[in-house]
Amino acid sequence: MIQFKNVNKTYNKGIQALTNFNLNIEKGEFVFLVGPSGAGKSTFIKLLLKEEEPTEGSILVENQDITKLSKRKIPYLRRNLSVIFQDFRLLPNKTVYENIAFAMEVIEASSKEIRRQVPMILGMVGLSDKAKQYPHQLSGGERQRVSIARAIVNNPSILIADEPTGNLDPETAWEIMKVLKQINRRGTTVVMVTHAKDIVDTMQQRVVALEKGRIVRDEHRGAYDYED
Ligand SMILES: Nc1ncnc2c1ncn2[C@@H]1O[C@H](COP(=O)(O)OP(=O)(O)OP(=O)(O)O)[C@@H](O)[C@H]1O
Repeated sequence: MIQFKNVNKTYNKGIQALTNFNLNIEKGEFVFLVGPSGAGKSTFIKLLLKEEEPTEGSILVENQDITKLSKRKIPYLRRNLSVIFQDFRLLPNKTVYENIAFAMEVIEASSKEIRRQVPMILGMVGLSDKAKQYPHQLSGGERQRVSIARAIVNNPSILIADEPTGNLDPETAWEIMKVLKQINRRGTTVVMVTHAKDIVDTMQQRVVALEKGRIVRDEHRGAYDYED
C-alpha cells in the first residue's frame, strides 16, 4: 500500500531529514509515527503527498512510484490519499455541509452523489445535527470531525493524520481516535503522526519510531516510549 525504498531526503542546506529510509505499510493497517521534534515525521508526510521529492529512492503508493508521477496526476494521488491536520483547515465561509460537499465538487461528483454521500458521512462522524453550522460555531472536536468527514468523503484508501489531536483536550482527543479507528475498521489504512503518549500506549497499534531521520523502532502493538 505504502512503500518507502531506500529513501534519502536532503534539504537545500544539506540537512539530511531522512536517511536510508525503508518502510512498508500494508492495506488496512493503523500505524503511529512517533519521534522527537526534527526526527523527520513531517518530511515523511510531505514526501507521501508529493509536496517534496526524495533526493534518492522510490516511494510507492498502491504499487505506483509517485516520484515518477507528473504534476498533472497529483490530484489523482490525493483522491487515494487524504490528510487531516492539527489545525483542521476548514473553509470558514462554508457550512459544515458545504465544506464536505466542496471536496466532492472538486472531483466533479454529481449533485445526486453529493446529496447522498454528505449526509451519510455526517452521520458517520456524529454531526448530522450540525450540517448548517459554520466552523466558528463548532467546538474543536467537532471541527476535527468535519475535517475527517471531508477527508474520507471520496473514499480514499489511505488517511494521513498529522497530529490530529494536538489542539484537543484529552476527552475530545479520544472521541477523535474512536472515529479514526472506526474508519480504519472499514478498511482505510491510517497513518497518524503524534506526540500523544497516552493515545499510543492505549491503542496498542503498530508504532514506527523515528530519530534523526532513521527508523529506530518498528513494533506491532507498540508503545510511545519517549519522554517529551
Ligand atoms: N524545508 C526545509 N528546509 C530545510 N530543512 C528542513 C526543511 N523542512 C524540515 N527541515 C529539517 O529536516 C529535519 C526533519 O524535519 P521534520 O519537519 O521532518 O521533523 P518532524 O519530526 O516533523 O518534527 P516536529 O515533530 O517538530 O514536527 C529537521 O532537521 C528540520 O530542521
